[in-house]
Amino acid sequence: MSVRIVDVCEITKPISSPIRNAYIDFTKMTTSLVAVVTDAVRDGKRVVGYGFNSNGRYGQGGLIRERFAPRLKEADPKSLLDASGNNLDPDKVWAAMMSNEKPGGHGERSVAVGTIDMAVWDAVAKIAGKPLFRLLAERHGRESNPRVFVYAAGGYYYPGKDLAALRGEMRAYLDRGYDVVKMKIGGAPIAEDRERIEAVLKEIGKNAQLAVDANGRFDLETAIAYAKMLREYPLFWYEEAGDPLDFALQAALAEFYPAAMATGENLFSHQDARNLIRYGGMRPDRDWLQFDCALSYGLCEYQRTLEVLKTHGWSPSRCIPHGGHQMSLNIAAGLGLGGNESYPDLFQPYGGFPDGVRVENGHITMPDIPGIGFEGKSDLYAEMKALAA
Ligand SMILES: O=C([O-])CC(=O)C(=O)O
Ligand SMILES: [Mg+2]
Repeated sequence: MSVRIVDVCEITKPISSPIRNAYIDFTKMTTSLVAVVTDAVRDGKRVVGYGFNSNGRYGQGGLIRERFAPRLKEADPKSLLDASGNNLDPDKVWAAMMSNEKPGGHGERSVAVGTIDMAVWDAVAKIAGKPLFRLLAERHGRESNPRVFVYAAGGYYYPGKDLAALRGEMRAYLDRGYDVVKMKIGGAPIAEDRERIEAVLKEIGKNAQLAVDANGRFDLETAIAYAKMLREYPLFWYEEAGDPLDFALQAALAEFYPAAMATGENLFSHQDARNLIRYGGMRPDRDWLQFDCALSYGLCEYQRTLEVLKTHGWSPSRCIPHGGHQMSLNIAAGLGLGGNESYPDLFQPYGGFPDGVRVENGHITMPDIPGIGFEGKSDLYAEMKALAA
């Protein structure tokens, strides 16, 4: 029984809100929702894989419709199969999408390919009848660990939001079981950001930790000024101080900031990740890498990124991806990442966990749902089913 991709559907959906980080607001933010429809049947139903891109980059309908979906539909179906002939081979599907694409320039298409790749892996795990994290662990000859660290990302700038509202937001995350929270910096003068940080630290007390995220806003001087202010506090990490591609800035910052730093959410290929590791001065004993497969060519590429990290002496446990989606939860549980981001109040219904999954002591436990687990999240699955079922 061979498997064919019979359709690739895309719809661009709003994930807008009035929030703002140091670089952009989200008033016009969108995401591409994709369905990869196969002719495989499991439990009496046609297998459809689903995917979507993370917040921060916009929907990719144009690229998907013009280049990537047609390549999959035009490919010889047999050329996309694994050795058994009974399932798709995600790497062959990836190669078909990337035919006639020159190297480099990764920002232009990595989101479109990553979104379809998510749907392909969802279909592959469903055809195999397993949760993706278990399939991944098996393929890599390792034990999966369904218990995954998650932190609560928020703390955005928002019209009219005062310190009491910021504290209330963070308190609500702790009440929901998180013990690491994240807030934005760099969108206000440094003295005001210091007050915001002190207010949050007072609110969360000693049993929780705070990470801060500058979203690539700072030049070197400002990044250093912030480093000197931030190092007075016991922060979980100092994220994306400067431009994501300014590796010299990142490397220089280590002299001023001995504690943990994080970056990588805006690097979209294993080549870019390798440059960060080679030239960015990141420290494998304390820093964190945030590459997000949904923005960076998907899990096929993310596995190459993990290989790059390995050859440079980095453990997958130093990776905590950006994006807050279930795909990265599966990669974390299957391949031993350090955890995953989550946005308890934002970007719904795309982010978050299957219904009934609770955060306890900063961790969730993955349920056993075939595929990525989207069918377990009713509000999200309703949108997916409406696209293709
Ligand atoms: O505000 C954003 O663009 C999202 C972000 O950086 C994060 O979640 O780390
Ligand atoms: Mg960030």
